[in-house]
Amino acid sequence: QTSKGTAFKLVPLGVLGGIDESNLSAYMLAPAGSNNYICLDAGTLHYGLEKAVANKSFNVPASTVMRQYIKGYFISHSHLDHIAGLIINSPEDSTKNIYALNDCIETIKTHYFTWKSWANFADQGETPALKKYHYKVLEPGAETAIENTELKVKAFPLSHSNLTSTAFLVNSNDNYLLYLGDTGPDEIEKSSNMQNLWQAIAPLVKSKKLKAILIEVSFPNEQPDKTLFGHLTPKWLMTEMDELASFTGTDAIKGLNVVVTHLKPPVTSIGKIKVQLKDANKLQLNLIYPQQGKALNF
Ligand SMILES: Nc1ncnc2c1ncn2[C@@H]1O[C@@H]2COP(=O)(O)O[C@H]2[C@H]1O
Repeated sequence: QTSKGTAFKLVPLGVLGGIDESNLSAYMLAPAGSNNYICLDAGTLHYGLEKAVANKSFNVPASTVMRQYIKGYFISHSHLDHIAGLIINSPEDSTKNIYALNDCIETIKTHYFTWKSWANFADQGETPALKKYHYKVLEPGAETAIENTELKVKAFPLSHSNLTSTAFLVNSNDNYLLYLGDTGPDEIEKSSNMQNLWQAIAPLVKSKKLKAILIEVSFPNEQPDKTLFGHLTPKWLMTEMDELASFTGTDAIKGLNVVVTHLKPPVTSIGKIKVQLKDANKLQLNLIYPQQGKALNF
């Protein structure tokens, strides 16, 4: 893809769910032509940054990308596969904000940046607080301007089994990208969070201002509903996309960029997910499988 006429540059630092700790959810996002990135989840940082530099997604060293290009972290929920990279890399990082819904900030404060789990690099919680990171609690539905970037972000709650997870709607000069953290389908989660999200973004799909959706598909269809643990399968993703289409009409959703995240190993499962999604793609979504370190332009 070229960067011409595009609104966003997305650099995946980690793309999978599950057990491979070198490749867990983390996506750098900036307006096209800018080096002012946010990082959506931070499961894997170091290894992903090294790969991104090797792939020429950046032309400065990995440590410079982390310290100078990443202006803030957006953590969808507190599971380790979405935040371990931030914690592990914190001794080498620069001062910046951590943005999340209140529940998630509280867990980071009381479980991770504590003096028994690690060092408290944040500005609240156990003393002494080293004050490298500033917690910024997001209010659901309120658009927040992100310091040191040209971006604004609105958070929406998602239901992920026992946890509240988060979708981040990123606004760059009236172009939008939607990132979803882990989520189960409304029907299984007994929730209306997905429906509310689809309703909120439908006008942006219709007006073609929404450039891409990043959404998880963790398991193939063979995974029983009772062991989804708050995740989607190809079948359930398409159920949710049908729900979105009920608000936009099927014409507007055709060709929408859908970046499929959080596929869980083993590779046989990942292969099945891809085949099942292709077979179920009646809406003609543009399904994209991100690769660690390889930039995507939207
Ligand atoms: N009730 C459960 N029984 C077994 N494993 C679980 C249960 N709930 C969560 N998990 C696992 O814990 C993991 C946490 O991250 P994930 O949600 O990606 O995937 C989850 C499952 O692999």
